[in-house]
Amino acid sequence: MAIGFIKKIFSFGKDAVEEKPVPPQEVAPEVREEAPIPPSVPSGDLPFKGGEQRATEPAAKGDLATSAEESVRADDLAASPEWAAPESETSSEDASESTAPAADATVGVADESAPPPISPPVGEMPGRAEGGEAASERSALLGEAPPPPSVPSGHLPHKGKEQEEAEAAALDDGAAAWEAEAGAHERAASPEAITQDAPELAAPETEATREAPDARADVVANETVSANNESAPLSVSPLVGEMPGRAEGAETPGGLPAAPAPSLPTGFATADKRPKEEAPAAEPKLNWYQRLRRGLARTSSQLTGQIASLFTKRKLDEATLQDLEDLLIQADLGVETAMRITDTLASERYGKDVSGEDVSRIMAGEITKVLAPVARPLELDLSHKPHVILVVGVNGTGKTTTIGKLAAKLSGAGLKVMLAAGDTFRAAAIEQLKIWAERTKSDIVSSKLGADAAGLAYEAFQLAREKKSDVLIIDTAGRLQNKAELMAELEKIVRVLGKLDPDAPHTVLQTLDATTGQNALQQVEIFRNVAGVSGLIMTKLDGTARGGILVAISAKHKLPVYFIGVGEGIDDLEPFEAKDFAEAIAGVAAA
Ligand SMILES: Nc1nc2c(ncn2[C@@H]2O[C@H](COP(=O)(O)OP(=O)(O)OP(=O)(O)O)[C@@H](O)[C@H]2O)c(=O)[nH]1
Repeated sequence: MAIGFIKKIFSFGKDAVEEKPVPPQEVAPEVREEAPIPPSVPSGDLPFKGGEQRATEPAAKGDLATSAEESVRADDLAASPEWAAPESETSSEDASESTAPAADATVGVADESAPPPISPPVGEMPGRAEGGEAASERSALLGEAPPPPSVPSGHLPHKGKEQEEAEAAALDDGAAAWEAEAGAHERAASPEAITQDAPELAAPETEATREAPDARADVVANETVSANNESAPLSVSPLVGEMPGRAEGAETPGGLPAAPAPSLPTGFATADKRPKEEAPAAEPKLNWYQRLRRGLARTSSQLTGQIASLFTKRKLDEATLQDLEDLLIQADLGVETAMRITDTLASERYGKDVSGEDVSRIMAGEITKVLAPVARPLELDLSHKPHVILVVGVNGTGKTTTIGKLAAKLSGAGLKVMLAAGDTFRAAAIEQLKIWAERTKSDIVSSKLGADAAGLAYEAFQLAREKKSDVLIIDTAGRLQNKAELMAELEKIVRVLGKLDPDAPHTVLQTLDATTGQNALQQVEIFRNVAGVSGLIMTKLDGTARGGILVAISAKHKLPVYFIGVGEGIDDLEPFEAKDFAEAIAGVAAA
């Protein structure tokens, strides 16, 4: 039997060589196409997984997208304005007259309605030539290279023994290729990757599109915004056991029959001494306060460490007070607060022994005094229908994410919320806001990339009135590096809103990234002058935050600080509490 089996192996290999002139590396892609694909990408809290990301997914997946469904999806994407070539002046004008429901929403709608593509079992694939056409059509649309001509179409339906042999041999290659794909897929999850991987998808801004006068906004009711983008599986491959000629466990990855496990005689026992890989323990989810403390730990541990070494066996004198003041200024707390702390310390302990804990306690107290007056709730005047909130800030400081979190709180409390995608510079920002609108059951007003943001804000205000929304939150683009343009745009937005209601916008919120330090002080100066900022939200306090700057900003500008961002999730926005924040910075244990 053993000889017969060896013969069989030899003759298999021989047949394969004789009957199959295609070299193994040309067969490998076929196997990769059939390799199991995970049913969905973990969504986590990643806010963007819009149509554009999925436009890059097929590109990253390369030859995986051969089914008719994917071809349809490619058509849909190509038809969507975000993916279209930059607008010409004429097309921009046409768009400005359009009052039809948002054309850009078709991305989501098409995605939503498309049934999850299911790959037919291998061997039943109807005419791979069709799939090949679909793939090449899609390739043409997305500018991809066509599949290598060496992969014969129609090869799969007649899957003979030699192909199974080749598949088995290429299984390892397939697995490696899958890992590479998974990497590409992960990269495609970030909007940055979208533009890096497929720059043609990020329609560049043109003069014509920027200047589009009074671009008519498209209202998209929340139910039409792309849904379930994250959950739609890309395709489902048949289970191993269902693959023709592939009984589970029948073969080793090398293509040889699996050897039966030997049974040991009595008196023996099997011992596997190989180290077992232990799954890493899942990190426990911290609550917001723990995340705040962890975020501020760098500031506080650095500060408390330096203070402790400053006050070792030293009576409080002028020189020590000066050194302490320098340390506090270096921690971004600002000259004013640093002096408050040193003055209080001097009045309590001058000429006496001072411990690091004494200093931390006094520091926490003085910081609380600075922050308490600015820790205020965001007041909504609901006699305005809607109360208009304009959100401003440098790009990347968390405007869009914060809008989503605010919308979640408000709509969760039963208020009717409308969002306006006024960051018309970035396709990803529009998509991101649409997803937040869907998640928070808010209405959304969006326009095309490059449309006039002030026109959109005006339009949104009118529509929010018509729809009797309680709150309208308007997102804006932030570009500090281009101040003149930024000022002009923000001023124009404020001006046009004022035409509909002299008190509007009723709140101008600025987001500040807690990891930026001193630069945030400057940002408040600029946006306050340009847009009349009336309150602040500090984001990313769960990161390696430099929270001291909020103390300096509060001391200088005395603007209300409504909330703090402590994560990327929908619930990671907390009302600002002066004492919590002060104790976290000073490294004082919570009472
Ligand atoms: N860790 C953490 N990340 C946050 C927080 N708020 C926002 N982010 C992340 O910061 C990044 C930028 O946030 P966005 O909301 O896109 O910022 P933006 O100001 O709208 O950016 P532009 O649209 O470029 O102007 C995203 O990856 C967010 O998930 C926060 O409180 N904590």
